[in-house]
Amino acid sequence: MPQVFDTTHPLTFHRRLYRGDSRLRVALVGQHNSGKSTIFQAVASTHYRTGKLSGTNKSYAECPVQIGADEMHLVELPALHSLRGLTGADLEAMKYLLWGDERPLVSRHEQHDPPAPFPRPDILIHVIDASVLGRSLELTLELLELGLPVVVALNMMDEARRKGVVIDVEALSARLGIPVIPTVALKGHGLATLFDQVLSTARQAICPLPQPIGLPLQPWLQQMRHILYGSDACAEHTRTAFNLPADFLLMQLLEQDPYLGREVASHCPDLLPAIEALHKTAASELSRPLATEVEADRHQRAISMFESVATIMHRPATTTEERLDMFFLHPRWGLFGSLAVFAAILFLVFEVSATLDALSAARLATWISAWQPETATGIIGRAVADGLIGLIGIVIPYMLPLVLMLVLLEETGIMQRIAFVVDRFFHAVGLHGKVAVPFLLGLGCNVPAIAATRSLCHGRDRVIASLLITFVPCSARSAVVLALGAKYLGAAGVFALFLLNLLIIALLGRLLSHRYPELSPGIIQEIPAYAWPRWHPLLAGTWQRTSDILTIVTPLLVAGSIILALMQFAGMDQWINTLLTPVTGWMLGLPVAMGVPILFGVLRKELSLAMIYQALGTFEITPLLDHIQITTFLVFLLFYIPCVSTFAVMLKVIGRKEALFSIILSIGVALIAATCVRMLLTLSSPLF
Ligand SMILES: Nc1nc2c(ncn2[C@@H]2O[C@H](COP(=O)(O)OP(=O)(O)OP(=O)(O)O)[C@@H](O)[C@H]2O)c(=O)[nH]1
Ligand SMILES: [Mg+2]
Repeated sequence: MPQVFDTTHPLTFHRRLYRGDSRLRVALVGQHNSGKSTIFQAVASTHYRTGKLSGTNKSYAECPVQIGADEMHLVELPALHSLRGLTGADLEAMKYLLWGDERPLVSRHEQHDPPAPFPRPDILIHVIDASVLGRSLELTLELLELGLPVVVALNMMDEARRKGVVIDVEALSARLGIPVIPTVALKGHGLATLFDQVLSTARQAICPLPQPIGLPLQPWLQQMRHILYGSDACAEHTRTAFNLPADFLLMQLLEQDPYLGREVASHCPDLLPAIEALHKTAASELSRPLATEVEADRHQRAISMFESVATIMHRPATTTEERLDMFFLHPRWGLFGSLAVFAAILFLVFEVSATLDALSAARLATWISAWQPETATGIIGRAVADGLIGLIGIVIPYMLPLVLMLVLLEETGIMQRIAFVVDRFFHAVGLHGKVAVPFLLGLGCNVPAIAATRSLCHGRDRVIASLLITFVPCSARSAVVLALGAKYLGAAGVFALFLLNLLIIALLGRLLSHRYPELSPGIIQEIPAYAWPRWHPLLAGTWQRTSDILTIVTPLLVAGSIILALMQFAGMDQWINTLLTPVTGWMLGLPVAMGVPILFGVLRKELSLAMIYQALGTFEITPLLDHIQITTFLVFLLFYIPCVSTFAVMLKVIGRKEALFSIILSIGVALIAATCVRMLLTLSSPLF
């Protein structure tokens, strides 16, 4: 019996979702060189916005970030060392933390706009350099006065470990009364946990209490509280004028913060004499001015907290994980790890896949070539067989080994590390580092490469990645370029063709970023621990992804094969060639007979080569085509329409509209590139 859903009751989520206008606003704060930018860059999208804090030359960066079903608006503020005695840009950063884009009464007289054009954060991430923890905790104590939830990112744990500083993270969290998450931002460690913690802290809506000031100073704090909030009228006025958490304002006035002191003088002049009298009495009773005493007290509290949670030990032995990370995640040497994996993929594509192809699809193709049917049924049978052999040619040599490689890299945790390391380079072409490995897989076959983007990114990023992957020369295209290019154009010619391909991909990346200008949310890249691959998940993952794609590719490949065979059977070659003359003859300057091979390339690009020989009736094409024509043809072949199988997988991964756009884009790029190359070569040929 079919299941009946009750549509009268909407589904309810048991937890609050942060999305759209109610996305969580998070600010990264911390001292200079603590790792704020590294964390921001690691989770930011390919395009993030920057701006200057109003009236200053210090920049902030902002970006939406996607975390599962939730979204956050992440802001990275310029470095802040303390919240006391600030001026200029530092003061503006503090005003943003206090009021966001609003102006309380005391700040309305200011000339320029509010510091940043978006509201106050809902929660703060205090980024701390764990290797100098004692120094950083003072700022944490100040941030706790802001009346906002705070999560500490205890960053640079690797540095701390290197220096032999061992931190009891749980004890620190208990002492501060807020969550503390250890991270190594440079390697992406702990970032996923950090942002999960930010979400759950925000959901719990628990704001930490400020840590109590030292006992000897408490009477002075009480007196200041009495002055500002002693009577109801006075308290109301202070609250509306300053719109600040009481503890923050009291501590600022105890430390004689010049900005808030000035505002008190102009907005609450009647309070001024009492405040000044308090400082005068304190100065006579304490050994140092009250402001100095309060500052020393905070310093003392931070140091004693540090001493209670940290111990200095001898540097522990390097673990295997650390050694591997030196290879895969080191800021400088990490690239070698990625390059080694890229080399392994190239080997797989050009050695293993080529051998498997020769043993499977190529043998079947030779075997079936003896079958030359004359009847329509026979032709259809042969076309179905051709389509299926084409399918075997994709699955056995390319899909299975490449997808297996991809799943293997994911299972071992290497893929995530490569994505992290190459992320910045890929941002240059408007892509996430996550698609680096699929891009390389594209050298084998575009089908598994595009399919792989499905699990790695979504929305705009997936569309751009898929569109660009169709321009990565798959092994079928490379085979034609290598066969014809190497024979007639030489190594330099082949190299130039591949270089042109690379340039066009980079250029298209930039152009496509403009076509999809929406700010895609950043993604938090989880860096899992290294793991040995296990057979069952490895094989099951490979099969699941391969079979999933086969269901879409098979019908299109077979149908395409039948249609093209019937067209040939009906003697439409002549028509097709005539129809394509504007492209083949006029634009590309090729013999009209090449129309059919070009069209058949849609099925499988490597078929083009055999068909050219067939169409021109010779294996020696130089008498019929000159070097300019060969180059023009190869450029066109490199870029024009992705094959039917690629189109099929695009339909599934990015939808009909974008898949059709991909066809228009590739034909456009192929025509423009081939025509330009032809014109350039024709113009320069008299020079040679
Ligand atoms: N060893 C190590 N280095 C890190 C880590 N995180 C960041 N770094 C490095 O520390 C340096 C400073 O990092 P940034 O992210 O620029 O620090 P910041 O807080 O943005 O600094 P300012 O912009 O000056 O405030 C950079 O060289 C980073 O590569 C980490 O977890 N471990
Ligand atoms: Mg920075």
